[in-house]
Amino acid sequence: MSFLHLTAGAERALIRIRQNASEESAETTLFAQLLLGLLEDEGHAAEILRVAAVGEAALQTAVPAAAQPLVPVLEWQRNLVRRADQFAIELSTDGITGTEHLLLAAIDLDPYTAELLGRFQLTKTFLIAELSEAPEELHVSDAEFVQIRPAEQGQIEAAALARILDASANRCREGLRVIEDYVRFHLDDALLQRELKQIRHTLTQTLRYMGQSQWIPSRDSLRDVGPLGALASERARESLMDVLRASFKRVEEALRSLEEYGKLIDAELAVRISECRYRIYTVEKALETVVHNRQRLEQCRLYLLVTAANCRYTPEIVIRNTLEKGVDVVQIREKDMPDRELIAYGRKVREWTTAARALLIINDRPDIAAAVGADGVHLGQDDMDVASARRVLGGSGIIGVSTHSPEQARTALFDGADYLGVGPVFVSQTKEFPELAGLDYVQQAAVSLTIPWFAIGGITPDNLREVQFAGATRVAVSSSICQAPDPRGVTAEIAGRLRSAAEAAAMAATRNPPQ
Ligand SMILES: Cc1ncc(COP(=O)(O)OP(=O)(O)O)c(N)n1
Ligand SMILES: Cc1nc(C(=O)O)sc1CCOP(=O)(O)O
Ligand SMILES: [Mg+2]
Repeated sequence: MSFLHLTAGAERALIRIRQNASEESAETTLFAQLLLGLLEDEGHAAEILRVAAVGEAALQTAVPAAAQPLVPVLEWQRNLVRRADQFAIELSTDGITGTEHLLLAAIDLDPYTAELLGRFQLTKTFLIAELSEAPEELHVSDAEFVQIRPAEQGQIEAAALARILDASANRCREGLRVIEDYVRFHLDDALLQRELKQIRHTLTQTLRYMGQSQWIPSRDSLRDVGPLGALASERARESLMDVLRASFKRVEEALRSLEEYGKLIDAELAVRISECRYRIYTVEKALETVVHNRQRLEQCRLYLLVTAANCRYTPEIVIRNTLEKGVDVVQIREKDMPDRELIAYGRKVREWTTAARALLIINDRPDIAAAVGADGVHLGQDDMDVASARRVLGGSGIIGVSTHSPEQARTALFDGADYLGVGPVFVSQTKEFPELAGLDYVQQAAVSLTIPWFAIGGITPDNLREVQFAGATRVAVSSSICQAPDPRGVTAEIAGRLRSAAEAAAMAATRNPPQ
């Protein structure tokens, strides 16, 4: 996410805090450090603080004398970014999260910050008003603004048309709102949120140009049989996904209606509606895949890459033993194995992973993944692209992509990757790299990505703590397990530490639930 929607200034502010803080800090100290960092930087927040005459001296007073309980820095930062993201999505037209949104989130989350900045008239209400940007106008001239002309169409037909359009516009708006709520509160996916917001804006503008304000007088809810005539199937919903699917159908039908009846008003505007409908289909498809694969990857923390030539024991011994001790994903990474041998081996690993309820991923080859019934494929920057792999693998296959920089992560996300490899973090015994992405890249991923990602490259029990402190909650490992004299022991140690950290984070999240 940060790669998609944090400005460089906002990213710098967050990374600076992580570099200076220990694993746990008093919350108010963190907010005070944030404000000082924002003031020092050249960003929008610094400008706001300077205009309001908030100086460094005033910010130093933000730390109260009373002792404060310590909070995990990583969790604190995630909450801050989530809140800032929401402000960016709601207030700005591009949805990019800047230092100004971090400032607003700090005021919203921390009473001390709110009180301190309130003394300078920097309140939440003031900043929201200050930062709200009007949505972009569609490029439609006033001359194109459409009027329903009763004289030409006949009074009765014009009123009926207005009622149909009005009802469809309302259905569409309501359905979109339900979908947006799911994406915001359940998926927490800023990319999809922004796409939905943009569709909503395009639609609002198009309907305005179609003469929406003239439809309302024709509204006659009592005569509209829709609400009373709703079928039982319309009323019963069994899961969030059920609600989501029904809302997509509702929006798509409403858009279809707007498009068809809209042709009676203006053919070009009807084309814009049909474009919105196609964008909704794309979001629907993306959401189905994201939800399905996210569920499958959600609980996966330890990912093992197995190359037979790099294993101290046979792959069977390594895989079966480590599956027992906490490996959640096995990747078969064989570069030179003949296809038939690879397929036979893949099918055996499929059986072992299925029995252990673990995922099986094939490196580089979507065709082999499909042939052995693997859960997915892993692709590097020089391998097949995500869209082509999805064609080979089918819609629900998991696709992972190796990334070595924020730019590559951004591209992989837009391409539709289900998870990312984030590395190389350290020097690897398995593969040589021209340069390391290092812990900096792990930190950037930690404050920004909401899809699952695995830190990778030279990770061992000895350096795991550093990787976790940089924000990784999932790791992918090869040599430190495959070459170990005791692969079971190393697996148990890494898996246990990842599990403990996840449990601690879950506890912290229940104490401080996202809003
Ligand atoms: C989980 C995971 N992350 C990264 C990689 C590396 O993929 P790639 O860059 O394509 O290199 P090879 O593994 O194919 O040599 C990976 N395999 N798994
Ligand atoms: C194959 C590979 N790709 C990486 C990346 O950063 O993309 S790191 C890596 C090697 C992972 O093995 P080990 O745990 O032995 O270092
Ligand atoms: Mg590869």
